[in-house]
Amino acid sequence: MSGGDGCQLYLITPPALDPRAFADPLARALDAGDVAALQLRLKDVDDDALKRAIEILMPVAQSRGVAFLMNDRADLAAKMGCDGAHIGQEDGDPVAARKLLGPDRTLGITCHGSRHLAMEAGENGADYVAFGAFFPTATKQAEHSATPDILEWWSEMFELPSVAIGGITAGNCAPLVRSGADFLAVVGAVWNHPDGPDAGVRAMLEAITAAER
Ligand SMILES: Cc1ncc(COP(=O)(O)OP(=O)(O)O)c(N)n1
Ligand SMILES: Cc1nc(C(=O)O)sc1CCOP(=O)(O)O
Ligand SMILES: [Mg+2]
Repeated sequence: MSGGDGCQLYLITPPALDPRAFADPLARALDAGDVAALQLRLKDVDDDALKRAIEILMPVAQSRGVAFLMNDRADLAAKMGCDGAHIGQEDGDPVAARKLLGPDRTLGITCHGSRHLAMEAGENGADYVAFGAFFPTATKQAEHSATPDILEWWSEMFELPSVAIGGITAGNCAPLVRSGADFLAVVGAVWNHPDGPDAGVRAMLEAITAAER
């Protein structure tokens, strides 16, 4: 996963899903437009269920050229052949995660709204740094917040891509795009879109394109 010229869409799965039932809506969402990455984010699920979800959903993403990242678990990402892992500040040592993933898989690290955490993440081998939450989110209890100036500062200072996350929608994403976010990570904007996930992907991509004009 590398930052390109423009801002790209990074999709995260809904908090709860049945992998077999979810494969079809996922395929339709990914076929609706250019999605750079999909993160499997399931909480309070045992390893067997996570492995089953990976086995079913990873081919849906990878067959479409969409990078498949595992939330929280660099060990499982490496074992199962995922394209990478996203870890937070409470998810273990990033250096150990990088060791598990090897040099070629993507490692993303949550940095909240902290310049210090972002620079530390870069030094510890992150392939991208994630800032958030930028807006109120119903997807999780977000305990940290970020403002667009951190995206601007980061993109001026460093080459490493940045991800913006937290309550992002087609209606509010323009300042993040204009501040230099390389990726916008979303859950609700796509999976809770009133016209379906495919409409959610299209709306996000149209909003990103409009903000870049
Ligand atoms: C792209 C991206 N950014 C941030 C997060 C949040 O990670 P974390 O702080 O570990 O919180 P949980 O997702 O584990 O609840 C993320 N998952 N993805
Ligand atoms: C998983 C996650 N991490 C966040 C952070 O701030 O680190 S906000 C968030 C939820 C993102 O979902 P939605 O797009 O529905 O707001
Ligand atoms: Mg985590």
